Amino acid sequence: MGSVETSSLMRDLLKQAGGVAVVDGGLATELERHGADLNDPLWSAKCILTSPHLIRTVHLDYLEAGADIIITASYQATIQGFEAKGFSTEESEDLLRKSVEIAREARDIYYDRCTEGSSGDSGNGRILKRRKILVAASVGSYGAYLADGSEYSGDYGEAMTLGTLKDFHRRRVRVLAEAGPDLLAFETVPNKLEAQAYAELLEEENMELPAWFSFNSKDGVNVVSGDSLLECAAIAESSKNVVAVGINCTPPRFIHGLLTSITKVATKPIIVYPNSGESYDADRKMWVQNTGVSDEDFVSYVNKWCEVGASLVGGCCRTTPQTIRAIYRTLPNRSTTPPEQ
Ligand code: MET
Ligand SMILES: [Zn+2]
Repeated sequence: MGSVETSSLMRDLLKQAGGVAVVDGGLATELERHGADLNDPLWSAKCILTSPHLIRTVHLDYLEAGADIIITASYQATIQGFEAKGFSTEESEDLLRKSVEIAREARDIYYDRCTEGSSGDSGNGRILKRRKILVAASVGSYGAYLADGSEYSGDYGEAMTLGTLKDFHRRRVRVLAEAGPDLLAFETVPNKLEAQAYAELLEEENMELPAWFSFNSKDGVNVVSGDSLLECAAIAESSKNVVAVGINCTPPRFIHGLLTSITKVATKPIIVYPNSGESYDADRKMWVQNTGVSDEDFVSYVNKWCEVGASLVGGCCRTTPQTIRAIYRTLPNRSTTPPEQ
């Protein structure tokens, strides 16, 4: 697949969606809402071991809420993390692959439901509409693997190098890519060094799979480490694999400003999937309220974000299928489009 075909993946998706595609919502926090205990260094990836059926259910819930893209449970799944739990390298790689298989299975089941059930928006609010659905294999940062909240500080210490980050991610990215997702989702990227590592890795490995780079911010100006968002977005912009660049797991109140800033350097589609506006307290291992906005407030911003350039919109931590359904409904081209069968 060359770069031409790579970019057509996104172009076709956006065209089908009427200009704006819907990304799913929080996976980990939704698994917790269903009773999973994620207090573990593997976080949501623990469910790949303990409750794959639950991951599949959550993927299906998001598809039925209108998501065009589902993100796998591999955010905090790493070979190193599984090995630390006593798994062999081979078993660890199988677990990575499994995260992609679960999402692909969910998509197949969803398509079956579209065929069996009534089409379009069925009585109980489920959206059963056959459409192109993409499986994005999540790659969380090195900080996510550390499981100490450093994906929200972006501080890996002075000693961290580009080479170490590339080596950390190399095999993991390759295994995920070969498991058959439609694209790779480099999410919650906390600093410039890691963005650079991902870009070089994709290049060095001659990776043919498309990818998105999504950064997080806690001040509405820079990425969480304090590195320049413009410099980070420029790295994404110049990588030939990258088909979308944007922001995730960031409070909704910062999104408008951040998007405006990204449009200065990005010509590629812009993706945004904020969290609910609460913030994560790494010491207490819990989400705490600050100026959280309700689902309703969050969704009322969506069309404004699209006006300033977002073309893929969803939710991150603490958002639910309800949030995603509301996003789908608020997009003018979605709620009114007759079901395609
Ligand atoms: N895709 C991941 C999830 O929803 C992103 C987490 S951001 C800390 O679980
Ligand atoms: Zn998040």
